[in-house]
Amino acid sequence: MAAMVTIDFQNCLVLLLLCIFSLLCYFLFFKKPKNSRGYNLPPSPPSLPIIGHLHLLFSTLTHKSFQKISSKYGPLLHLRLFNVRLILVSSASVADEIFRLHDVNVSSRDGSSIDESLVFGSSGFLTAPYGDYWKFMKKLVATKLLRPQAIEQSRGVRAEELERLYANLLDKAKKNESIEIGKEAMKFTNNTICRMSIGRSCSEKNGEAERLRELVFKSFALTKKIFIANLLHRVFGISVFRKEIMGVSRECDEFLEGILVKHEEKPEKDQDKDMMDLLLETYRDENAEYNISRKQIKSFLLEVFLAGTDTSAQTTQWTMAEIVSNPSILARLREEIDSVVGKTRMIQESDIPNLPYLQVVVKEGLRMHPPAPFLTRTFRESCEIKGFYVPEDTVLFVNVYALMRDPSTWKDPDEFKPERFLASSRAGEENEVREQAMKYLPFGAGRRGCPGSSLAYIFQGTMIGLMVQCFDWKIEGGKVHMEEAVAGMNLTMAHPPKCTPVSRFDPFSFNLHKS
Ligand code: HEM
Repeated sequence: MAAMVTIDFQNCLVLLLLCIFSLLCYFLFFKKPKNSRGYNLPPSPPSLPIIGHLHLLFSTLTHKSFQKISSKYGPLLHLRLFNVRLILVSSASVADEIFRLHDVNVSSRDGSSIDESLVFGSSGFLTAPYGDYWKFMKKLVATKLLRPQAIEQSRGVRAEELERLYANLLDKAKKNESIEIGKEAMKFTNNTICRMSIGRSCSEKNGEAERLRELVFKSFALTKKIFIANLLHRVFGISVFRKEIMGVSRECDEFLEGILVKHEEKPEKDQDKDMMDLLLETYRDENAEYNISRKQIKSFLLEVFLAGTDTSAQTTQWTMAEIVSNPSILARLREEIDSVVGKTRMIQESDIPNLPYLQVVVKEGLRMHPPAPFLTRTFRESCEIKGFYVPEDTVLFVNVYALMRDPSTWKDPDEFKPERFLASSRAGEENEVREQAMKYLPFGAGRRGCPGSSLAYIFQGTMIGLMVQCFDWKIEGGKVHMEEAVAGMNLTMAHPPKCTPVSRFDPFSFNLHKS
């Protein structure tokens, strides 16, 4: 009898567990959200049971696997990751409709699974939903932090850092040593943004700048894990990688708090204010429209590094790889720089407006190799796109990589042809012009588009200009391999070329002779 009772109990337990598991599966994977029943969702390619299209997301080159399914099934697709809905967009025409008619609706990004983290947590600007905090900060960025006058004021800092980059390359040239262009470019962008944002409290001498670089790398390395953590949190309500994410968050917090305290102890006068000074002014201003917190200041500064350093460095590396692989482009670029800048001084940022070919080379580099291959947003409300129903809370992925290589809008999309941007745009209908703008989105689109694009163009124009003007480049193995890889969420080179600079012209020796 006792044995029978035990067996019954075991059976009941198994049955109960099976019921719970089935219910869980039903709610997670098969139950359709109420508001999408009977509506015409965009087409969906074949998917796997339970996980849906998750396997595509975790392929090594997600932008490529998404590009492939879009070219097969269409530029507006509906995918499923467990029970999370995702809309995948790969054409200018669909992007145009979204950003023209639904920009506010898609002006939020998905929240974080670990709110308290300084790295992509809820205190961030990048991760902030479209609401009071984001609007306040956007205004501050546009009117103070990255407005043209603020960028102009820090021109001296960038000129010094450009000279430092030149001196570094010259040193390598003299020693006949090879470098990775991306790494040298990263030193330049990191030092420059460091000086522009927290300059007077972050010194190279006591290792603070190096420590900051380290923290930025650690935060970068977390981006894919944070994405997975957010997805699992959304599907199962669980938090993964918490310990690791919070560890890096605490390190960043400690470091930036130290910088913040230094700024508070010695407030700067009107001259030489950096971003931290301006943010602290807002923090202390009792009449400010929004009371930002210390944590929001620290998150914002970290995000400026995350958004602005590696992106510019990666594109510089890709574009230089294209230039050295295309001798006719290199020759034309050099000819332009030599004739406009001359042979007595180094290129500077005020030259860029007079160097149209350099500008289009930079543009073409960004078209073919956008460091951020996806724009990721969330539809806050349900809406209709191209006649299809999109339920609220759907994730939006715009595959800008695919969009900027779409053969229906770009001629020879896989070829590096800067000249394509020199051809004067065909005069056409208003709609066509607007859609044309949507076919080039390396900096995103709409309200949430990148606020650092002008600075990014300056970084790339000056770095590439300098490397072409002052050096020839010897490539290890004689050939550049253009295979792609993804680091964090950024598109990088799988085999960054090792190249040795060979001094072509030394602007400073000329100045020395003159004086
Ligand atoms: C080649 C360089 C760069 C590229 C390709 C790039 C690209 C992007 C992209 C694609 C986005 C998302 C836009 C969207 O969702 O529509 C973005 C956002 C952002 N970028 Fe950049 N960026 C670059 C450089 C910079 C620089 C230099 C800074 C600042 C110093 C910066 C600051 C930001 C910020 C703060 C955001 C978040 C905007 C928001 O959420 O409202 N970026 N960037």
